[in-house]
Amino acid sequence: MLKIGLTGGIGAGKSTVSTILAERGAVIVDADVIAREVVAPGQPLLAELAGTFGPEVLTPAGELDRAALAAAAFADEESTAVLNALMHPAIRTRTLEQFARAAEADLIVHDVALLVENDMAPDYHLSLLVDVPAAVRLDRLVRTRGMDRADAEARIARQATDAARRDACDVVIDNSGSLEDTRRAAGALVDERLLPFARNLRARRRAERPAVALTEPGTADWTGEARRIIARLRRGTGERHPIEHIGSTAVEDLPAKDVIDLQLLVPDLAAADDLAPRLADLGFPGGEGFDHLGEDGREPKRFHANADPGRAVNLHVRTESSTGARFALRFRDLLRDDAEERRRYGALKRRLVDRHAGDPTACAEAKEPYFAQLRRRLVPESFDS
Ligand SMILES: CC(C)(COP(=O)(O)OP(=O)(O)OC[C@H]1O[C@@H](n2cnc3c(N)ncnc32)[C@H](O)[C@@H]1O)[C@@H](O)C(=O)NCCC(=O)NCCS
Ligand SMILES: Nc1ncnc2c1ncn2[C@@H]1O[C@H](COP(=O)(O)OP(=O)(O)OP(=O)(O)O)[C@@H](O)[C@H]1O
Repeated sequence: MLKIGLTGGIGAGKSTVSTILAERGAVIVDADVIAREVVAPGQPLLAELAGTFGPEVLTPAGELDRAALAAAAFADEESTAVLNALMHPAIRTRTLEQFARAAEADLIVHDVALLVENDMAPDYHLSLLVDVPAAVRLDRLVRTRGMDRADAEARIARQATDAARRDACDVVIDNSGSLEDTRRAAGALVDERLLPFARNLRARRRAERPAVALTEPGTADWTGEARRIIARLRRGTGERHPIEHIGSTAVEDLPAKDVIDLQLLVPDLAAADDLAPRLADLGFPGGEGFDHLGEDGREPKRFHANADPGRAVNLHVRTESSTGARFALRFRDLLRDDAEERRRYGALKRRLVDRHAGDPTACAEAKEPYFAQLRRRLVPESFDS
């Protein structure tokens, strides 16, 4: 089951996008709907809300007066925190039940306004942001939905900023233009990325990779993408393993294949093998791999690559004591610190990609002499004996 987190500030168009995803077969778990269910008449939470915020948050019939609760709860930060502390545990329990019930679905979308506020983005295979600047959202809420301006402003002030949401989410759907544009973008996202990703995940299969080509530096936010993917992998593996961004995409000002390389460290290969099914569940099916250690041998590691056709990631699972692990970090740091080495390596990459376009194996082999001399320089201890 591919788990997607969908978020956006109030009035961004989450419902609009989740409807498009549902039309293409996604199961939707809607946090706002769950938030209504847990305060239905007879639920213990209703009495707790009245006890905390006063009897005026109930109607004469004993139901929740939503406008009265909103006025009390969004008045200041402390009140919103009190509301959240009361409601979020009940919402969480019911959400887990709904996820469990949908276990057989290929694609499940969790529509949740407070995904960034509650640091939930790393819980999903992918997080989607419906992005509209706060000023436009406010205007839409007041004009098309007839919402009270002060209420809308108060909720916006209690939520994350637009910049914080962009920083936390993997994919941005811009809904500041026409609904037609948003429908097209969301439809293409499902057809070209989410559904193939879900199929790959189920089959524990890697996504196909495009032919070798170099991306010039500054055209992609590799640092931000790596940070989000590392957070997801760390959380998904119990925060137990160091994970670092390595390779050319971890170095500013260097052309690179548009593949993010990550290194996850384990105490030994048995631990790597124990971790493999979990990594596959997270969208990183695995296999065998070796690091070339020069003339005198090769060092085993485990190699995982991801199932998402929209973002290529290699995950090198290496043992903490391995030469390969040390080399990866020292090589990255050398390139970060030494502009001359960076220039030399960039020029070599450009030459080899031109010469071996379409043949990644030949390209990697042609780089070997360069790497052989670097290994002697960067991990000399592994050659002493
Ligand atoms: C205060 C309540 C009764 C007001 O009800 P109302 O019908 O006016 O709003 P509704 O529930 O449809 O929410 C609309 C939007 O308000 C915003 N919002 C709701 N709760 C919060 C909150 N605690 N903090 C910030 N924004 C919120 C979200 O953008 C949400 O999509 C209701 O919002 C509520 O119970 N909120 C607490 C539960 C919650 O945190 N829900 C957010 C998703 S987990
Ligand atoms: N591209 C658009 N152009 C104009 N209006 C839009 C657009 N997308 C959504 N709207 C309108 O903006 C309002 C908010 O949209 P929607 O209800 O989908 O947002 P939401 O994020 O689900 O809201 P909430 O945060 O309240 O749950 C609605 O009135 C909707 O019709």
